[in-house]
Amino acid sequence: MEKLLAQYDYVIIGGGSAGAVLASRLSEDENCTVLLLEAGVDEVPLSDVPWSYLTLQRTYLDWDFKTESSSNYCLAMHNHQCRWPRGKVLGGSSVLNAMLYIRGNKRDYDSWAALGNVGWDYESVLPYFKRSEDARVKELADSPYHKKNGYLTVEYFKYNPPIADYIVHSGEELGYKVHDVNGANQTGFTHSFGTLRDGLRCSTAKAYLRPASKRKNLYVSLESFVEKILVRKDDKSKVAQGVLFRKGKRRFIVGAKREVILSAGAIQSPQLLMLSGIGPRHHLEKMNISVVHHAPGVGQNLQDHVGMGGIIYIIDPPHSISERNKFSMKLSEITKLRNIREMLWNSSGPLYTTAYSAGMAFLNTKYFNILSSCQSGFCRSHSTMELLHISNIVLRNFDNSRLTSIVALDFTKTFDTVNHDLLLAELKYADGFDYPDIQLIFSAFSDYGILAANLYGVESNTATRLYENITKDTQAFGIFPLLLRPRSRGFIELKSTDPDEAPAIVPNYFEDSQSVRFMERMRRTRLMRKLNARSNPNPIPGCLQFDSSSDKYWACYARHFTSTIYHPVGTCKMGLASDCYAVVDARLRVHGIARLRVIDASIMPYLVSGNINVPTIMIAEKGADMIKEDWQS
Ligand SMILES: Cc1cc2nc3c(=O)[nH]c(=O)nc-3n(C[C@H](O)[C@H](O)[C@H](O)COP(=O)(O)OP(=O)(O)OC[C@H]3O[C@@H](n4cnc5c(N)ncnc54)[C@H](O)[C@@H]3O)c2cc1C
Repeated sequence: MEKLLAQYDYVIIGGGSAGAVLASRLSEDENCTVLLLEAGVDEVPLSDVPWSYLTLQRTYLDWDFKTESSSNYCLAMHNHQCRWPRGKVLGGSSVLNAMLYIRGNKRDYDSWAALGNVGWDYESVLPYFKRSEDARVKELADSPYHKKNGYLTVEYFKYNPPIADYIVHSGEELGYKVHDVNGANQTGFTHSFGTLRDGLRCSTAKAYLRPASKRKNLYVSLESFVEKILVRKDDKSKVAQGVLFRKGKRRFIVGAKREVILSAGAIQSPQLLMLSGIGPRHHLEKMNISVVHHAPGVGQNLQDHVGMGGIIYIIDPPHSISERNKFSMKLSEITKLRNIREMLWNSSGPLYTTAYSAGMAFLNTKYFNILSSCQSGFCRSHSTMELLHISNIVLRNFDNSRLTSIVALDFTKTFDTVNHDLLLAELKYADGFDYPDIQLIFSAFSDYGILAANLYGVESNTATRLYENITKDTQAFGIFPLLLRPRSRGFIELKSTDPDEAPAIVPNYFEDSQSVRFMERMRRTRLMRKLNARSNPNPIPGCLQFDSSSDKYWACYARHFTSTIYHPVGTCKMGLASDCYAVVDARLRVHGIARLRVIDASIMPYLVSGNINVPTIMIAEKGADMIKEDWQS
């Protein structure tokens, strides 16, 4: 951007997954001006390469946040803190992410609507998923759930070693469908597809901003860090006027004729609101920030997909495979010169894959026991109240037997408080089995301790002992189980009034062992037996007192090697004004402040059952439409 104007129609804060979509869609109207302020720099060519996923974190493209130290989770990590990377770059976290294309479950959106958020049920949001998409996967060509010619290209990962097929087909052997998990039903296995174009990353900067870059009414200012949203307050109203931002060593004020749109993500959107005096009164007063607007929900309701990291299964590749050393990948081999040449000369090879693209599964474990004991049709005839009663039985069982399980903790924590609607929605659909509670993400290589230490921040002693005798030549695959709808709630709070200082991130994680037991079932399939799949024999230090096949061991493991694929949401929750924790209304306008919207992952009232980049893009597509409608009328 060459010259800064005094004001623009729209000022968008943050050019990430949501902000890039908004800037592109709003500037389609050439009669209005749009300023996009992004704290980071432009994308770099390396971030296009899928395998670079493992190298982008902890660079200048990453905000590199950490959770607050805890005595309940992240216990194997340095200082008991888990790392939370976030993109500090045009395209935001869509430049750092693992590119997996998942929309979540239909019921997720229906449960948003059930809170009073008109227009957010599945039928209403599906057109926005489709609008964004350019599906280049052959099997999706005739699907009513997909579309071609949108901005965001969707493809299979161009490279996957043979183990990926074994993983997906062993799921089939267990009776699961291998199908489009973004289509009619979610439960089942799938080969992974991603936000990819010609095999390379398709971030929202690439998808939405590059095609709009010639527009004269779109202004993008990089390395522009917003420090405050300016709100005019008098006896009658509070109206957002513009923002204060820093570029280099200079500070600028810029006005918004129509609206300020906050899209700084689930950590920094609430941080910036609080720095601007919009947040819980007691917290702002404690921080000596003058209260512009008391909004108790800002920073609250933090949810994330928590999981267990570092789980690997060692295998013996079949003798029939000619290139046995390529059956599953060896981490140390992937960046070898021959693979770089393969990419540059032939546009193929292992650099076209990521750590997490060897297949995926969505499974319902939570209701499995009660429902599998139901005789045919019996459960289906239950009324909602009866199902609620069943859930109480589940609750009591979990309470008594496995208090360390996240399912139990989650249920007990919120059952009596806020989450009845979601629970009812879940129970209503539980007997259909298509409301999975666990996602398994598979990787086609062995971590022999390198990733644990370097990526997740596991203490090097622990990493060494956990992967003892597992070398870079060990053939293995990894499984990453995630809890899809955790009921634990955390929060974001300011630690300082200095905008450069990261806020406190307290996710309140717990964990579940169901999915690991599922993995044991999978290990016994014919296909996996062929590979002699066996779990890592080394127990994790810190849990040696437990038998490594017991629930107690896995609960302990989860508290130690707590892991996430970085899906924080909910910190500027969407809801009715009567819900004092709702920050924005169903048109994403901040309650109590005119001309200010929040549009990013933070508005999700409940976490969706799957990866959240594409749901965030959907939110921005819908948000852009609502803004256009509101200013037309
Ligand atoms: C490592 C990683 C892997 C992931 N893998 C997947 C995956 O495979 N599939 C999937 O669906 N999801 C994945 N996700 C999640 C998904 O990418 C994010 O949830 C999504 O990108 C969030 O979008 P957002 O617009 O809310 O925030 P972001 O995309 O993070 O955008 C926020 C933007 O605001 C900017 N910003 C922040 N503060 C300011 C300020 N004060 N002034 C100016 N600019 C500011 C930031 O620099 C950033 O560009 C992953 C996330 C990470 C971090």
